Amino acid sequence: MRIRSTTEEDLGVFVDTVHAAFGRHPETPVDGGGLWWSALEMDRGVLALTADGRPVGTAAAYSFELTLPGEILAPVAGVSAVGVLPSHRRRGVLSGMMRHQLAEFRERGEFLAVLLASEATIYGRYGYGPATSTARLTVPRREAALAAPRARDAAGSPRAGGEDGPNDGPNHGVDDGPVEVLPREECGDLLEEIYDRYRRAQPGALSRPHRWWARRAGRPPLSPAPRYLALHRDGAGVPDGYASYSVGEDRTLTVDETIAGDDAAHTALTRFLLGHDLVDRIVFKHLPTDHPLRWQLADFRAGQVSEDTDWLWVRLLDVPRALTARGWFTDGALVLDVTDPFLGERGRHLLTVRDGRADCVPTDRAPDLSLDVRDLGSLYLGGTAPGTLVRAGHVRAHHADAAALADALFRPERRPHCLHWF
Ligand SMILES: CC(=O)SCCNC(=O)CCNC(=O)[C@H](O)C(C)(C)COP(=O)(O)OP(=O)(O)OC[C@H]1O[C@@H](n2cnc3c(N)ncnc32)[C@H](O)[C@@H]1OP(=O)(O)O
Repeated sequence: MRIRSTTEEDLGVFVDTVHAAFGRHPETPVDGGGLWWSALEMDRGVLALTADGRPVGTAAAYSFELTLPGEILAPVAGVSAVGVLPSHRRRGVLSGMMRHQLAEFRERGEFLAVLLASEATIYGRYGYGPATSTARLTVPRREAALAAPRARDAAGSPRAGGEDGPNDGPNHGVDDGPVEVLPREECGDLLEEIYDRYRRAQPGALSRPHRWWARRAGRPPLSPAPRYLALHRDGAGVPDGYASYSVGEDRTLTVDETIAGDDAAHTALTRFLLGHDLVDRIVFKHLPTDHPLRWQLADFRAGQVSEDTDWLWVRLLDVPRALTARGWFTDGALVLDVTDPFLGERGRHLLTVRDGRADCVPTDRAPDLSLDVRDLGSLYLGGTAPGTLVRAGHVRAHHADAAALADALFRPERRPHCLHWF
């Protein structure tokens, strides 16, 4: 078995091989729009070949930016299109490609890799841990009323549209700013601009490089699949949020994603979607599990959460660099003993946080926590508390206060969330 990096000339072979590994025939190209593979960066791919040169395995990587806690942007390798032909499985082809890829990421100076896993049992052994989660919320149209906001202004009066205001359904008199409906084709660069502003402020979000938008690669609203866009404007008329949606034959309105600069724009778009006529239910894909929408519904039980699942998996390639790159919100110090079984590495690090930034140096002090690099990947963005993995038996706490100390230190200002598909 030979594993090598790819070039532009390998595009056809790469795409054919990954389709065969997934058992899917390639889709028909769409006029005026690309397919997922049109965003591939062929100087970052990997091919596994048999001794006689037949391709049997693929792995791709995209160059993204990941927003870390503290709104810090870090370059990351986004691993995708991983596949091994059904005829060549369980012979170590994937392990060989993963080793090749991780070495190449380090050569490029990358200290983080991320992926979306087709199965949750594959990537832990390579040092990746589930770091963000996402869920689907279904709201029956007839139970879609939003509660009047209960927050009061400084004088103690209900805010505009508040509890003394009318509450006669989803549009209970609140002026949230105008929402306009546009076919996807008429949105120009607006979606790209709105998404880019949003992802810079959202921990766990990934950049969508311009080539994805230009080639219409990925899933809606990037792909050429027919969609309507609800576009929200702020008080000055500047577009500050969108929702991409479609209505199916079964009278289900499915929202691919709602992207908004602030909660007011998000609420206005939600109100618009919940008020759509001639639908029986509204399905929000990709909501963060702690999203306020359930609290906004007049009937708390009207929103049914399903498909609550892992989304972004994170792999640290340089522990001190990764820990010093993110922002921190509580001062403190912690000694972490980190093992990386796949790469055969181990390091003991003294992490010291002062005024939002961390210092991370080698130490021989007694550890507070001992953990596998995959578990550090799960903690890194703040989506999982260290104490949870201590209780699960995966992270070892060396003294009674260690878990609480680590929970306080790793606690994020805002929970991470990612909805980019790649
Ligand atoms: C980021 C993405 O692209 S996700 C998409 C992943 N691809 C797919 O799901 C497509 C269909 N599946 C495949 O192509 C292959 O089965 C792959 C890529 C998942 C695995 O490739 P293989 O070459 O068979 O893996 P390899 O032989 O290197 O396995 C290494 C280890 O992982 C285990 N493993 C591999 N796949 C799986 C799996 N799906 N579930 C559980 N364990 C697995 C093997 O048993 C082996 O364990 P061991 O070291 O204890 O013996």
